[in-house]
Amino acid sequence: MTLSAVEAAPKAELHIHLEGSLEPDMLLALAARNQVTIPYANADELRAAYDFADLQEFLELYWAGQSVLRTERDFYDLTHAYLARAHRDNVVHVEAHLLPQGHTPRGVPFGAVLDGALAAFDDARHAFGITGGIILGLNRHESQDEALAVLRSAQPWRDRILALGLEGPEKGNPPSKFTQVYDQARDWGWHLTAHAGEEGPPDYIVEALDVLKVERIDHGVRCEQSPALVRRLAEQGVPLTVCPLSNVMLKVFPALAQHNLRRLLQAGLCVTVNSDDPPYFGGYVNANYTQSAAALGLSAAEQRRLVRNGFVAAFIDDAQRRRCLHDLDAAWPPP
Ligand code: HPA
Ligand SMILES: [Zn+2]
Repeated sequence: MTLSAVEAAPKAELHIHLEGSLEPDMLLALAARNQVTIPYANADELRAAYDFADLQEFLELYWAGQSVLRTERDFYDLTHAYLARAHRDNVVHVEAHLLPQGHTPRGVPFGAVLDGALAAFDDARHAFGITGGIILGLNRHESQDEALAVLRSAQPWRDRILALGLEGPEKGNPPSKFTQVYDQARDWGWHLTAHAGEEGPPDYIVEALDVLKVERIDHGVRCEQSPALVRRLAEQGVPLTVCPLSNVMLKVFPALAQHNLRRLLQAGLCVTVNSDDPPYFGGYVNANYTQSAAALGLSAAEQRRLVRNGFVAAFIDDAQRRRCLHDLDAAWPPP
């Protein structure tokens, strides 16, 4: 099968939750390996449950699924499987969310989560040439004190973590709840991002920018409810890590054909395309590109712009950005 230009192009993935890359087959295998009981007999039963009314319904199933992850080896295997799969989509740079608060309350050591994932990143760099790292995620429905405790636990890995992120149920949990945590991470030299404007209002995007001082916004699609905010995001070049298939599965948009990806791109925003939680939402990064392109009638130039934006938005230094953009030019020359 010949690949389309967008499928063949080198790409960055900036919004993927490692726990959300857990495929049904691996979930069942880990349940057996760790003797964790789950209420599904086989992968088909699990897949049949992937039908969500909203973010909250998804999160409940997603959190239940994570209960099979227990050991450093599990986190290695999970991360390795995702990176190998991303490599098949010609992803060359990955910035992946990882959520210790999803695991440490079950007695999983903080180090097992981090060391397992980091070792898989080290191996993927050698095996596939994939660069990137970990975005330490925080659960936004938990308290700032709990988030500060996560940061204290992360101190020994401080130099190996790329960025701080914020995820979980958005409504009622505004970014400003985490001001101190973000101040601390900024002092450590971490990059900063936060989920905002997925289900929550445009004000949450403004807070993430003005109070947490994030460099980019995860999702952010609800910015469209505020024309002033759309203009600001365009003028300031704030990237959005958009996840089209996720947005349809979680009913942020009724269908891909109604997604605002193309309008935001035409408004001059630095929109990027990502997969969020691929087995739950029905596709890895290439599927997000090709299905969006088909549903929205994206031109080749628009698709290329989205790919290019991934490298513009990545938390990489200027030399690496130049190399990535050069490699993209070579693989897919500008029109
Ligand atoms: O799309 C999401 N939103 C919030 N939290 C999440 N955790 C995994 N995916 C998501
Ligand atoms: Zn997400």
